[in-house]
Amino acid sequence: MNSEQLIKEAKAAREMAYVPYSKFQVGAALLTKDGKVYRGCNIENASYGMTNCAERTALFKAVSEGDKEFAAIAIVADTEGPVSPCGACRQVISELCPKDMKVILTNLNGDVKEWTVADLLPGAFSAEDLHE
Ligand SMILES: O=c1ccn([C@H]2C[C@H](O)[C@@H](CO)O2)c(=O)[nH]1
Ligand SMILES: [Zn+2]
Repeated sequence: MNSEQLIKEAKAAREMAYVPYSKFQVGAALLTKDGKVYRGCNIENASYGMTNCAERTALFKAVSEGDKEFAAIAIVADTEGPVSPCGACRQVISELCPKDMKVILTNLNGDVKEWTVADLLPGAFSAEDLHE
């Protein structure tokens, strides 16, 4: 699966967003090393802080199904430039994905920016910081 196809998956995921409060739909598509795709959308709540972002939805779906070897993630929203993942998602992506994994950020206008996990959150707090 190439970047274009993964972006298509993320756009399809975006259609499922549950966003009665922000009306801001976000979609993500996470590719596993063996070629499976997990889609994720943002899911909001009347208690706003309970909202789950699209990226984390996709990652938590995958991990909860036993998948943990990831090759790429695409994220899309209707933003001016490529969508910028929030800090919480950057931390979670950094925990669960390889540092050199491709992160494809895009929007509905077709602006695409390819990052790596390390680019997204330089100096991330990680398991190595937990010395007991
Ligand atoms: O990368 C992002 C940025 C924001 N959101 C969601 C959270 C909330 O539902 C809405 C507005 O912040 O967008 C995501 O899902 N992913
Ligand atoms: Zn987020």
